[in-house]
Amino acid sequence: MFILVNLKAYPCDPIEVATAARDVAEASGARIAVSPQAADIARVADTGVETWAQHVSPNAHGSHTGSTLAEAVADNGAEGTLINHSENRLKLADIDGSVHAAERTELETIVCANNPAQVGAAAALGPDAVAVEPPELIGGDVSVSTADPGIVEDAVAAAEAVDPAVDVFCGAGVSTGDDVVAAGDLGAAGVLLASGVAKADDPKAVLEDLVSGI
Ligand SMILES: O=C(CO)COP(=O)(O)O
Repeated sequence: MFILVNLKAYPCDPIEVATAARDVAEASGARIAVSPQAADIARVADTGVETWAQHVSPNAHGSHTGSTLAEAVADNGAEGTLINHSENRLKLADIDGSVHAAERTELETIVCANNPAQVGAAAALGPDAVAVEPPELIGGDVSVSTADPGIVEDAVAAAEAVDPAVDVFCGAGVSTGDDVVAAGDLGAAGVLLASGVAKADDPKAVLEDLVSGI
């Protein structure tokens, strides 16, 4: 199971989380990545933790003020990128463009979706993975794998029907090792989570629990 910690725009210390994630990944052998604000990518990557962008623009170099270029995040140490997160929704053509921009720079891609139908559509765009995150469960205390296990199973089936090579992740409310195990039992290849780590008093202790059942 791959554990991707999305720091969103939470007021946590990205270096504290990155250092903890690096150490827990090294000690456990689990794959853990941290996805900070774009401005923090270089210093997070410098810790040695696997680093992901939260978004890349569909653009290449040119007159595109405010863009976050795939080239820029890759040059600053990112190895992958989220695309179309529930809190940063894109038009279909822009999701396609962002996936191509990421491929151009050899960034791994996870396209986020609200439900299994969107998962199928996202899988058709050829990312490395898709993630189902029910918006109503994001930021809550109950894991998607407990609150709505059917949506994870349906997302896995939807992606499989379109392209069996596309992995499926799930996210929303994930905060414990039991949540990670439950997600894996439903067919997920990994989890996306945010508040469980970013808002924790002791992010390292949460990360140690998250990998405990892998
Ligand atoms: O949106 C998410 C990860 O990208 C999930 O957020 P929470 O873990 O805070 O529910």
